[in-house]
Amino acid sequence: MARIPTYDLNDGTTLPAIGFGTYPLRGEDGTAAMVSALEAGYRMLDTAVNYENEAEVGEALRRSSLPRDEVVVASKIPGRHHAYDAAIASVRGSLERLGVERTDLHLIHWPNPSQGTYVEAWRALVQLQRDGLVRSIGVSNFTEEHLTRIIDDTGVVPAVNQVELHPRFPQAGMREVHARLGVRTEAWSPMGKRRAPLEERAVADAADAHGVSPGQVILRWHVQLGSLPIPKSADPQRQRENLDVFGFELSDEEVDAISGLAEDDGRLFGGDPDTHEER
Ligand SMILES: NC(=O)C1=CN([C@@H]2O[C@H](COP(=O)(O)OP(=O)(O)OC[C@H]3O[C@@H](n4cnc5c(N)ncnc54)[C@H](OP(=O)(O)O)[C@@H]3O)[C@@H](O)[C@H]2O)C=CC1
Ligand SMILES: O=C(O)C(=O)[C@@H](O)[C@H](O)C(=O)CO
Repeated sequence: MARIPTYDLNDGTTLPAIGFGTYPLRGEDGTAAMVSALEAGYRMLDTAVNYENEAEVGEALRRSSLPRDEVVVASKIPGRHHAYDAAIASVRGSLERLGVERTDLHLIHWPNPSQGTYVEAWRALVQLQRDGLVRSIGVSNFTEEHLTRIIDDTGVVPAVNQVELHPRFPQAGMREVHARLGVRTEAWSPMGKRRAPLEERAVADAADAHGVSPGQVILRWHVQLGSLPIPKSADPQRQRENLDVFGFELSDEEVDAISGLAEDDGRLFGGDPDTHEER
């Protein structure tokens, strides 16, 4: 099985260059899909309180028989748990459902700026990291303004910001912000989900040129942008295919052509972090 390269984080730890998205995998079929992903070689599972599948993630981990320290378990605090004590309780609840003593990455799922409490959730994550209940801490769907606010408040820079990022929404601006601050860019809906541009010329031509699938081209594009994608697939064959992106390289022109698929408002469901409210 090919080893997945790793990214260094600003807290001295590492993450695999590709992770596995677990939404909306649930129940016995969901657990089976996660076990199959671990068997395929994924070493990072992305879940969240709101996915209601943390128990399945924990079960898949145990069924895989992999050593605990070989798999990155990542979860997220929902909007309704932003207050300091609620955020601490949220992480403890995740640990219980996952059946682990520590998560390896814990994120604030959305900033919900109208609530005005994401700074409290960040203070809680900083404390939980000090207490050893979470390894790395980060955020999701934060803008530059939200990042600046939590960094100014605590002096702690998130290790990761998980943002919407795919060829129709390449996030050049946020990638620059992350590079400047030392935050790793993680990409949700990395294929573009139901709007995956699998048949667009830029993707299809590169797939033909390199003898790979369109999905592999999109994930390789992420790798070359320095983005950490977390594709979801319930299909064992596509799970394996999505990991097999380290044996070819796109040219600069191919990368630019795929970035050129950007649309003015390429977001999949209009999830603008300044206005989206996630419970
Ligand atoms: N932080 C946040 O706010 C958010 C985080 N997320 C996270 O990101 C993860 C991934 O995002 P998601 O929205 O699922 O979108 P993806 O871009 O990962 O797309 C998933 C879809 O693409 C299909 N697919 C996967 N691989 C291929 C391939 N090689 N060729 C063709 N089709 C393929 C899957 O079908 P099939 O299963 O049949 O293979 C599925 O329908 C989620 O699971 C979740 O963990 C998602 C949204 C928001
Ligand atoms: O899947 C996620 O992680 C999401 O954040 C989104 O699905 C979001 O929670 C949502 O509600 C989309 O309507």
